[in-house]
Order: sequence, then structure tokens, then C-alpha cells
Amino acid sequence: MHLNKLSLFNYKNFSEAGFDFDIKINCFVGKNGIGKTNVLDAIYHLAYGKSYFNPLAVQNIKHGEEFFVIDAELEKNDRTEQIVCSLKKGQKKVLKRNGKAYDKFSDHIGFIPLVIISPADRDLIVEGSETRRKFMDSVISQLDSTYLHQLIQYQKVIVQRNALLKYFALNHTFDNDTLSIYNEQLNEFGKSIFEKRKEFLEEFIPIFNVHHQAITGSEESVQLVYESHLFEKDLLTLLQENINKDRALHYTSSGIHKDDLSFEIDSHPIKKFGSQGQQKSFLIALKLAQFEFLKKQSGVKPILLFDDIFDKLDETRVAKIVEMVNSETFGQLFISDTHPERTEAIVKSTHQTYKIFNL
Ligand SMILES: Nc1ncnc2c1ncn2[C@@H]1O[C@H](COP(=O)(O)OP(=O)(O)OP(=O)(O)O)[C@@H](O)[C@H]1O
Repeated sequence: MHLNKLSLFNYKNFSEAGFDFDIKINCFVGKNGIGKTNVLDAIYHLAYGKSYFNPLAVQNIKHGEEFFVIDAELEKNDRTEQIVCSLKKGQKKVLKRNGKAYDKFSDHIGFIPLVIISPADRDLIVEGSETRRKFMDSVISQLDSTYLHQLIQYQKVIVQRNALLKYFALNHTFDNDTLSIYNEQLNEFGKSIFEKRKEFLEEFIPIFNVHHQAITGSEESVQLVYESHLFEKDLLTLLQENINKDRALHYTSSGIHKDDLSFEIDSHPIKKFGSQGQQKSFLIALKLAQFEFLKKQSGVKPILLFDDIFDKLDETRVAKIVEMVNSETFGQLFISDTHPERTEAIVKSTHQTYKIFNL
């Protein structure tokens, strides 16, 4: 699977731009703020229907313009596919495959397996549990559309249950029947999501460990630990036990929407006890494990976006990446870098075909 062409209209700082890609390596080089990351983000948009960097969709439209269009030609399973993602101010985003708009974006998720490695991944360490849940969910959803559907349903019921809790508090009433229905629904979806997260991590963690070992070459002991209320009790019991607390908070305090994936070094949080270098290695191992996992499960080499990665890696780690490129581990690569000479030297050493785009 690879991208042949990409056209951008009014996407972030680009009025109009077009790219014909190499089947293997594509590098975007240029000075800070020129738009290298924006091109990678446009490619990310094609896979996930949203930006990796800016969650407010409308802010991805070029300042002063009314719409953006990202138009790409993709080669997958010997077929040429056209994917177009567009947004007009005041309207819903549209995602089309071969001219036909998706009713639900979730139907598209997984069609273009893609992994991004970016300095912004640091959010996974420094931000709250939501970012790590989203990471888990996005990996599982790329391969399991039922999981994504269950997650969407679960979130809807949480919103309804929270609204009901608020209504009880404001009106001093209590509708046990409706609450029971919501509890049953959350229990059903929650149980399945919990099981799938557990199953996923059983397979993912060993892959992560192998990559971490390979990158650092050390005996450093790091752990990914899944934390969930559901390890203690089933969700129905938890919801029933915590009803007084939930009524006071107007909020559902237990469930898989509170799960976390703890990042640890020597059994302590890496956020507090990992050096910057250790944190970077951890994140790269995590993303390479995501790549490996998606590849194994989907049978397709995912597109890999390396945002500014060479800036963050020492020579040994760059050599490791080059080795992976040469061993045909990766499929199509998109790289952004501020140093054209450094980029060219690195990609030349891979003995693969490449294109460099000077922005
Ligand atoms: N909606 C928008 N309209 C116009 N310009 C935008 C919009 N969103 C972002 N930009 C501009 O895009 C530029 C940033 O682009 P990008 O992050 O791709 O840079 P980069 O080349 O990767 O830079 P660096 O080397 O610093 O990482 C900034 O100048 C920013 O103002």
C-alpha cells in the first residue's frame, strides 16, 4: 500500500500544493514553520479523518479561507483508490472514497493503516489518562470496527447517564428504571471493551518490549501497565455501589472511560522518573510497536510518518531506523526534517528509492 499523489487546497498554510510520491521514501525539508508537519498531518487526515495536531477541525482551514480539501491517490491491493477529505466552514467534514461519501467516518478507519512518530507524542506521557486511552483505542479500532462501534455506543450512554444524574440533582427526583437501563448497557459495552483492551495488550506489550530493547540496547526495565476498575469488579456492581457518589458528582465515576495505560520505568511513572532520552526511547518503541502490531494484524505495511524524528535521535538510533528500512520492515515512509543535507545523507544510506521535497 502506498500513496501516489496528494493535493492540498487551503489546508493550514498551503493555498494550493501537489506532490507525486516515491513508492518508498519521501522527505519534506525546509525551515521552521514552512509547513513540513502540515503535509504529514494532511496524510494523517486521510487515514483517521482528523488532524493529529489540532483537534479543532475548522482551524485546519487556511486563515481567511472558507474550506479545505485534501485529495489523494492511493494504491492498495493492486487497486487505485481516491480518498478526499474536505471541510467547509459551518458544515460537517466530508470523507469520500472513490467519489462516494462515507455515512460514518468510523467505516473508513483501518482502510489506511498509518502510524505517526512525532515530538507531539510527548503528550502521551505528560497529559492525563485520556490521551493514553485514545492511543489504545485508535490502535484497536484500526483493526476492529466492532470495538469502535461499541466505544461510540458506550460514550453515548455515559453522556445520557451523566445528564440523568444531573437531572436527579436539579429536580430532586430519582428514576431507578432508566438508570438501570443505562447501567445494563454500560455493563454490556464496558465488559466487551475491557476484554478487548486486555487481549490487545497481551499481544502488544511483548512487541513493545522487543522494540524498546532493540532501540536502547540496554537492560533498562520499562513497563506498560493496564489499569482498570474492571479488574476488581464487574461494571454493573461498580455502578450500583457508586451511585451515591455519582449522584453527588453528577458524573459516572467508574467504568472503562477511566482506564489508564501506565508508562513506567523500574515500576515508577516514567513522567516523573524517566530522563528525557528515556522518555523519547519509550515513545519511539511504543510507536514502532504500533506499526508492528498493525502490520501483523492487517497484513499490510502501514504508512509511517516520521515528524522531525532525526532531530530527536542520536546516531545509534538513526542507524537502527536505517537498518529497519533496509530490512524491508517498513513500507512507504514520509519524513520531515529541517536539515536537507542530514536527511539526504540518511536516506542515501538506506539504498532505497527516495524523493526530497524542498518546501
Ligand atoms: N489554519 C492555518 N492557516 C494558515 N497557516 C496555518 C494554519 N495552521 C497552521 N498554520 C501555519 O503553519 C505553520 C506551521 O507549519 P508546520 O508545523 O508544518 O511547520 P514545520 O515546517 O513542520 O516547522 P518545524 O520545523 O518548526 O517543525 C505555521 O507558520 C502556522 O502559522
